[in-house]
Amino acid sequence: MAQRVPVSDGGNKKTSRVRVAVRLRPYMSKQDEKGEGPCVRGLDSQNLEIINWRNATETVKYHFDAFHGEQTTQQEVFLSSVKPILPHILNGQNASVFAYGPTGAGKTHTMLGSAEQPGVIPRAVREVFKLVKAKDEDEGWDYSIGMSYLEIYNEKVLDLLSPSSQDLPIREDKDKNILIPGLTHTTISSFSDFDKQFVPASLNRTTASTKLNQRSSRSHAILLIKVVRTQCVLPHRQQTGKLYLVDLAGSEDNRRTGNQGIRLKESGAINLSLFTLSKVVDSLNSGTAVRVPYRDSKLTRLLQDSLGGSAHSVMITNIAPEYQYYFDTFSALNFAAKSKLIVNKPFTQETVAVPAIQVKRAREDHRAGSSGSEPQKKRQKEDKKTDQHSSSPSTHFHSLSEPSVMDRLIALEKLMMSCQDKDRLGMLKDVAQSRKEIQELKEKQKEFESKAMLFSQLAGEKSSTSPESMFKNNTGALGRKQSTAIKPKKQQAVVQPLQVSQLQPLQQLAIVKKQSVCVKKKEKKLSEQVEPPDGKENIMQDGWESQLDTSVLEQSRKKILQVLNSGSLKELKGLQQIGDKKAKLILGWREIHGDFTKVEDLTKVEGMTEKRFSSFMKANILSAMGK
Ligand SMILES: Nc1ncnc2c1ncn2[C@@H]1O[C@H](COP(=O)(O)OP(=O)(O)OP(=O)(O)O)[C@@H](O)[C@H]1O
Repeated sequence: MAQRVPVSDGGNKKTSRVRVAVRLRPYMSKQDEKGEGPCVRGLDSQNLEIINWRNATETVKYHFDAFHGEQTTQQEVFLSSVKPILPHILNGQNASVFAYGPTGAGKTHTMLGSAEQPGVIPRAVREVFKLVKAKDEDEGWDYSIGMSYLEIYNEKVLDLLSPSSQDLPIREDKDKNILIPGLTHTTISSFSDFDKQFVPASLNRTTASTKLNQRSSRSHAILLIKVVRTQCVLPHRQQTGKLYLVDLAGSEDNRRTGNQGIRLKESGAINLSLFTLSKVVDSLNSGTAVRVPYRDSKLTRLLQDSLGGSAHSVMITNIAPEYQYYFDTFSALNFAAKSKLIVNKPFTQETVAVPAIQVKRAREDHRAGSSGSEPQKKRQKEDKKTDQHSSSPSTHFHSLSEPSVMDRLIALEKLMMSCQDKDRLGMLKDVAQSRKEIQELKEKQKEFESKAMLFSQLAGEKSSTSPESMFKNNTGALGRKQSTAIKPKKQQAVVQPLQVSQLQPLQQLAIVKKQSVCVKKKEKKLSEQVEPPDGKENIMQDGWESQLDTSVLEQSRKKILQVLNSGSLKELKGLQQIGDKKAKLILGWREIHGDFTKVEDLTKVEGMTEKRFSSFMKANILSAMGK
């Protein structure tokens, strides 16, 4: 078996970085029915900026290894991002080039192109032939070039050169080379030979129409070009260099694509593998991960020996400029730039001294269109606020009466965005600390609220201390809206409404226990009455659900369902009895199957037995009650 040659880098691990380029496709008016104009634009050959959704008076500036603007030609993309890595293939090293990005942002255009504007794939193959031809025979090596072409569809590896074949296995040999037994590998002697094989095979690729792209790629298409060089003289050493050229399926938001049924399932598999790819790239580029999670998807497993390690890897992130792509673009950029320099430049007065690169941008640029997309509406709202109060970017947090904590948090986040990797860890710790402080304050507030509610129930109208005033005094600390729970309709379990539309930790549901428990305590002193209830054990016994008001149960179940369906990894881990592994399994399930329709669907997740499920429900509902 031919050997792969490790890259000699003098002990410097930099070779494992994935080079990141971003390509912005031209603005298309047909993709912008509202005529809102672009929301992202290039600044120079390495930088671009996008309107910041969190505060529309700001833009976020991203820095990449390369930025290809709307006018960049196919040849320029090839010359700057791909051509430089190709000579390594002839020296027995591996490489990969992959196009990442939302559906309809130009991945296929970049990788495949058209007859008039050929993309990376035809150009790279031509170049490999050219390089081999240019090799001096006196060097004493013979070269042979071969190709394989496959797609990963719904986590199945399918041979595009032999479309009737079934799902193929991925194996690793003792030298850590990734192999696919059974995959067709054809020797090619010229570019036209390649073309003859490649063009019909491309038609076998799975594509379908979605709302966002008439001909959307539903699979990851992977072209493998293998160059084997053999020494002409004894001992006839052989070296193999592999080049993977990958046109990834689009990352997509099913709410926008309108995907259902089979499309939804495909999309789950696509998003899951792209999520794993993002983790792999992030691990490689941040250099902090102990374990790069290659094995978590077929795509990354297959690319393992050509992505990171000693391989030369380039990711071209394709983005689209129209507002309808805003969130896809924002998340694609964040994926691509996680370990890059990000600079945040506000238009209004700054509250913290941030070492920011100046980005002058006329405000009028951002005001095009009137109704429009979410970021724009937000922008208008924020602009209004800014006009009135000349506010800082933290305006939307001003309702909190602990501004020092919030300001610190915001300042840290800003600093994080403008600092280098090595500082990020420390910053993250500080942010976590600030978040903890906020959480503690929230818990204190919750405690006060529960006490106030009990107080209100027990002291009734005669009480000289109005519960409302207690709420006002104490809720001010975290800017919570005044709770309606102070006047429960029934003297039964009551769930306080949530203060914001976003996900709330379940722990913030304050529940007043049933009247039967309260009544027993009526004769006790007021101070005792607001202590944790003695009847705790009653509720903890089996049949605990029957002791709670059905509307409370229903609301708690709804909150749990909400976290299951839209919670981040961290939010899922915030649930009782959900650790890292379970949270990931839930995320994975969600990616593949879509939303949980009811909480009981959780039993479909691996390892979640009926027994575990009921214990999970009990723990979460009771913990939300503070039991
Ligand atoms: N740089 C570009 N210049 C001109 N046209 C482009 C460019 N990038 C993309 N397009 C056009 O935009 C449309 C969508 O591009 P493309 O099909 O390549 O997107 P995609 O990211 O591969 O989508 P999917 O993931 O759904 O397959 C196509 O009509 C394509 O020709």
